[in-house]
Amino acid sequence: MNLIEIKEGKVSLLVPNPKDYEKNGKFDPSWAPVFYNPRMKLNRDISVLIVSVIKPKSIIDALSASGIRGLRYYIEVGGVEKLILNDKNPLATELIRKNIEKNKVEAQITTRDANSLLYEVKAEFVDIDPFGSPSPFILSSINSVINKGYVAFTATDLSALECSSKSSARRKYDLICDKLSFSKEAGIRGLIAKVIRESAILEKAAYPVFSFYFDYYYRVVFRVESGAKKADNLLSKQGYYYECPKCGLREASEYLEKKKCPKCGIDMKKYGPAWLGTLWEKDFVEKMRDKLNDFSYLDNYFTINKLLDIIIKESKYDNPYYRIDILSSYLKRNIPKREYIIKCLGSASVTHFDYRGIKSDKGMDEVNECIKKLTS
Ligand SMILES: C[S@@+](CC[C@H](N)C(=O)[O-])C[C@H]1O[C@@H](n2cnc3c(N)ncnc32)[C@H](O)[C@@H]1O
Ligand SMILES: [Zn+2]
Repeated sequence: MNLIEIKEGKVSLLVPNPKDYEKNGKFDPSWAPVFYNPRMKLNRDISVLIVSVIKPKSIIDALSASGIRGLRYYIEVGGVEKLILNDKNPLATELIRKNIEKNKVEAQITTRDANSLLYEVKAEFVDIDPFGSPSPFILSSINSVINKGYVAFTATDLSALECSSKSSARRKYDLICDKLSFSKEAGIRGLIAKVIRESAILEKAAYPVFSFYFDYYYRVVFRVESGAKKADNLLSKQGYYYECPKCGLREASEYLEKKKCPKCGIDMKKYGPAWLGTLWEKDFVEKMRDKLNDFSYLDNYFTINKLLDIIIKESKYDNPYYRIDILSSYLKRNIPKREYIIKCLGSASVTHFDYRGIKSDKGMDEVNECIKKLTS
């Protein structure tokens, strides 16, 4: 394997030379013998920030590939006493060995199936960054995290989570669903609900502390606490969203029902089981905000700053976002600017999920009134 050296954050990393694996001038990171995707840099940058808030003494990077995540946590956050970098691909662990030597990092390297490893070792922070769905690794990672420790999942299978593919939504996440106008937020809530149910099996409660959508993936971080009662409490905050495909009216309910729109009388679309609670723990996000100053060297510093700004604003609202363009089209009106709608509603904000959306604690009728007022 021909290697090239790249720099990410404060780590110098050897990765396979993309030139060697190009097909017709194109390159996909999955074509190389060891995976490294520069498009995931923002995911890793934010994860470094998150780990700096958690300050874990032990970390398992269970699907490590080049070792980049674990290396960055060790070097850029510090205070890590036990670092396990694992990948079932022996070419990956051979490369990880080179990369830890290069960066003078002390780590245990294992070439194991992540699931069997995670039933044998424990850590304060467990990172699951798979190809596609994290579902096959949820139970084992929750098992592996110590009480009050944290686990983070990446999911790139948005077609399942957003319910573009109903059958994979059902298979991977137990979802009975249709694609809703706020599918980007529904998807992350479907993933969170799945993690909460899997944790409940182990009598653990997985509290979502930070979630975001970017580019083509979700990243969700949970604090995991032991206790059957706590797990029951979280389970009771799952439910189903309903949305009318004609007027946009939405409802949420604990149960799966065949609902008709009270205005139009037609079948409503549905999505669930989904987490209906908050996506962000206020305290956690504020700590991220404070810590960000330590990471002004990151290429994505300004993007993260902006993302956190928006998330702090939208975290006041648990209701899924409204698509202003879609509601305007139902009303046969022009699309008013988001800022004007937000001002008109009084309590509302932009959302990072969709530049066409707004979040608010107001009902659809009030949003519609504002659209009408602004386009009359
Ligand atoms: C998306 S890549 C990880 C990327 C890496 N975390 C990063 O940020 O660059 C997923 C990795 O998981 C490994 N993998 C897939 N299934 C696995 C399993 N069951 N046990 C251990 N490793 C596995 C693959 O070999 C691959 O290297
Ligand atoms: Zn309707």
